[in-house]
Amino acid sequence: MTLAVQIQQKWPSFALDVEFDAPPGITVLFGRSGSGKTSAANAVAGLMRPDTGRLVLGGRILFDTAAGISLPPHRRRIGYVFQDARLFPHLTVRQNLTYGRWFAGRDDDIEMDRVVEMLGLAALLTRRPSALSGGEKSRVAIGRALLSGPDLLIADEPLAALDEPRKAEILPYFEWLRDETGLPILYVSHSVTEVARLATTVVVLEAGRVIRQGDAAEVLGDPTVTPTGIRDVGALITARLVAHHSDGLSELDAGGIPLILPQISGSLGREVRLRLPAQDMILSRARPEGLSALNVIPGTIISIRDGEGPGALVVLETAAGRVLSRITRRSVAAMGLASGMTCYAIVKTVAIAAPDAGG
Ligand SMILES: Nc1ncnc2c1ncn2[C@@H]1O[C@H](COP(=O)(O)OP(=O)(O)OP(=O)(O)O)[C@@H](O)[C@H]1O
Repeated sequence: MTLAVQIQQKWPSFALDVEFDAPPGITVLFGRSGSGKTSAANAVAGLMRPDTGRLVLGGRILFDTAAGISLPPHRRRIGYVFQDARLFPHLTVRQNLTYGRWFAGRDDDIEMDRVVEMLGLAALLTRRPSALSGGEKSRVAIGRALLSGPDLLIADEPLAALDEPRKAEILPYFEWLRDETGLPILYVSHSVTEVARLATTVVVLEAGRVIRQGDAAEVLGDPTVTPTGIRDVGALITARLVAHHSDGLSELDAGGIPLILPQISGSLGREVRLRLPAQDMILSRARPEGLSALNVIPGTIISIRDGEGPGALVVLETAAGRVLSRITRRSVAAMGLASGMTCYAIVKTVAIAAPDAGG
């Protein structure tokens, strides 16, 4: 099932004009605050009615101004997970969960037991929302949305109200939704960590327009796309977990290149997505020796892009995938870097933070 979106909306101070597809998996609407992400998500959900446009979900027309069609929100079969969970305070967790099912008038697609088990809600069913942590509320909100038997899930900054440990607790549930449910999920975020962990597809919004859309690794590896600023630039690579070492480190294989990380969970053989922040990648023209950093990735320079300030972004093609390094223009000149040159990208083990390593 795929969602096809085409929306135009003009307000006095802002115009939204977007066109994108959200296939199964997580499509992250990514952009800085005020770029139009929530407006686009609300238009899909039917919470905002755009001036013109067309929304088609798996062949079903939800909205089409030319044809005069606009389904009300409850007939669109969309589950919505809000930033602040929005559970009913007077209902127990079980009642909150079954409400989603009851409201949609269906109890077939995904059974209660499976959702309760996958989201770890069994011990919480009799509690009211006031007795839940932020992370637990989020899990209930995800469960309620799922149990409405939706054809699409929308999650609008679902982690924004949570602290870092709670975010880390919820991220794997979205990975599960992405990998196991087959639903298209429209996920609004301005966090590059969430994009790297979760996105199958990224739709980058800037000032109400889509400036880039595509596969997550492709978009994050494009040095011309920096919607949330240069500090967030970093490539996304995929590696396989090959060993857990006794000194607290894990070893991965990225296209034949060994990478050492602080211990990550999971069984050997599993695939791990890694974000390599450009600002943490050091470059060397010769293979370094006698260095404390454990990860050395050989590659070929394919482009060097000068920034507005003193920095430059160097893009390397490597066996592990595309890698970006942000260094000074002074270093580019001093090292005589140029396209086509062989180079070694070096990253400290501890620079790859746990939230950046996902399954
Ligand atoms: N009903 C409305 N009337 C007028 N302007 C609106 C309306 N709704 C949204 N806007 C404007 O549209 C722009 C985009 O807002 P939107 O909330 O979609 O952005 P966003 O990318 O989701 O931002 P954030 O991450 O801060 O939520 C903003 O400038 C906002 O003021």
